Amino acid sequence: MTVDPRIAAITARIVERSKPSRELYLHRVRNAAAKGVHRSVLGCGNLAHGFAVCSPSEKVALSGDTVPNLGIITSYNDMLSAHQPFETYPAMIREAAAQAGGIAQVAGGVPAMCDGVTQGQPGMELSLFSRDLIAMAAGIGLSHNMFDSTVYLGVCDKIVPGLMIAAMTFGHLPAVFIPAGPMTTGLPNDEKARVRQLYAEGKIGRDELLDAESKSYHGPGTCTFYGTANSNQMVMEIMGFHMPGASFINPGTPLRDALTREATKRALAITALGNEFTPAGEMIDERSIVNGVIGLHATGGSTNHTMHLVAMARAAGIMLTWQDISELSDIIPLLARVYPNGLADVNHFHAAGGIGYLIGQLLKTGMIHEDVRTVFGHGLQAYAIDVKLGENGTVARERAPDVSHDPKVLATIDKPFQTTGGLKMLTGNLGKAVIKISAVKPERHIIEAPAKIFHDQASLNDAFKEGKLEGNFVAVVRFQGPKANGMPELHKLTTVLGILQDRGQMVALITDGRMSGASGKVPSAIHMTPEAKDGGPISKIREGDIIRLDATTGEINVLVSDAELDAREPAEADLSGNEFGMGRELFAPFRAMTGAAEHGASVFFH
Ligand SMILES: O=C(O)[C@H](O)[C@@H](O)[C@H](O)[C@H](O)COP(=O)(O)O
Ligand code: SF4
Repeated sequence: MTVDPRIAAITARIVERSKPSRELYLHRVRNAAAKGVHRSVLGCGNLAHGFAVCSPSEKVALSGDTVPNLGIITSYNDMLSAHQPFETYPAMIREAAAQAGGIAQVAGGVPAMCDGVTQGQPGMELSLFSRDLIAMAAGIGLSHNMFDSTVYLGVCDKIVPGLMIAAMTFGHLPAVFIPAGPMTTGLPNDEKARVRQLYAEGKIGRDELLDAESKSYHGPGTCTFYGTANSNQMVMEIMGFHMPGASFINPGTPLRDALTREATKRALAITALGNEFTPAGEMIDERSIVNGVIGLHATGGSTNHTMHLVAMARAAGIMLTWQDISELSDIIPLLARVYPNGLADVNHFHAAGGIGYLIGQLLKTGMIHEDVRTVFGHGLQAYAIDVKLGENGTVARERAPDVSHDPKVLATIDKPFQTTGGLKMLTGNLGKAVIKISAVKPERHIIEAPAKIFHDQASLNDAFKEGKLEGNFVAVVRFQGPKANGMPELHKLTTVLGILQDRGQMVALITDGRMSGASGKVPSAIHMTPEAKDGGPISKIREGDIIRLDATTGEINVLVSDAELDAREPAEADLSGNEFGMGRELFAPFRAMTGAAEHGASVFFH
């Protein structure tokens, strides 16, 4: 089935726009790849340092140019439940590499922040910038130039995007991403949210809240809501960087380990030393990136990917815009209902057929590019599968079912949950923003109400406690952009705004900050660009101005005349409190150098 002509047209537009940067990028990648086995350019001293701790046989192998060496970039730490399982992966990978006649070395580690631990805390102001720092840290590991291929161990929010930027920067090497899988299902996410609202209303105490939270987040693996971390897994699989079916297999299971071993062997099979050389920077192209966006819309994925995918694409010389993302949203149907866009979690999503079923449905009607390269070979059809444990600890795959095992979680392409995807761009006299409508009830897609201004999320929560948030209103939480304070997620607002919405108030949020991928039911125009710190129109909104947010037409406006708006002085905020404490002083260069949200809020791209 050829791809839908509307998708083909958007892809062609991206190809055209990217020509200069993509050609330059590919020239660099091909130049670097042409150098062959990279450690052969190292001097004896360099090499001796590089394999000092290896076994005698490994040293002999690495002294030559015929045995492939696999560089492991790991983001293991005990802070992220999703990354804790990686502690044991290097040993497993080394063993699998040896079985495949190769060698594996940990090239380096990268930092990983848990956005759940830092949510609502000062540390969250480092979170977005940690993505670019992760790319830099991975680059330090790979700059040893000892490697013929790479595997990346990462799952969560900023880690996979940062690792992907590194993989594209080292695009002359093959790159296989190895996930660790989701936590098993605990307290349902909607029950967790209900308990939070009871606590916020003073109806239960901290002990009961902590008990509920601990039953929700209870063990190793990724949190089970469909936030940025699980959106990352879907995006990397649909772009062909995972082994087919690898995303949502629970940690500590025989199948999980079989997939890790298989990924290791595959990474060693696609080096320049073999006959399936698959350098990452050439493996993906504009079709792969468009497929990542399509997956985001079809599943109601995280709003953070309106920045991460833009930055990831740029690292490969591909220029993706919010307009592209928004127009694809108008074409791609919503096929999944996973929290916050439904009650199911990713374990239920996987059990219903998962990514393999989703890809099969999209391929059936040309709603995704099939003709792409992946770490597994050519063509996305190979990913329309169901994965199981095979004989002797191998991986077995069979064609994905043509019917969902749970129609309440995964719909068919001809009867989707919504005919359009989850992420829209909003434009108007306030600038550009994005909104995720897949979790917002249709009767709340248009909100026109007076503005209530806040310069941080704590003051909104205080206003709630003081009973000042009555009636219909649009909360404007500004000075939360990348230059102001690192563009934190304002997910703590979800509980309070959710309570007011449940009481029947028409409420919405506008911010130059971010929301969590787990945020959802309150209409929120986020990533507003230009940000308040840059004097953007959001800084000119005054208390009581009428704001109109219309997600059906894609418009966001403050209802004052252009002359009035132009004449207004931008508000200012005291950001001195955001410059120190919890490491924020170390990120002043990032705040000074970052690009705008619509370009990925990155220090690398403007
Ligand atoms: O973008 C995301 O998906 C979030 O950053 C997510 O990774 C974060 O951990 C949530 O904030 C946790 O959800 P709670 O804060 O509701 O536990
Ligand atoms: S999904 Fe979020 S809260 Fe859960 S481990 Fe990852 S970063 Fe932490």
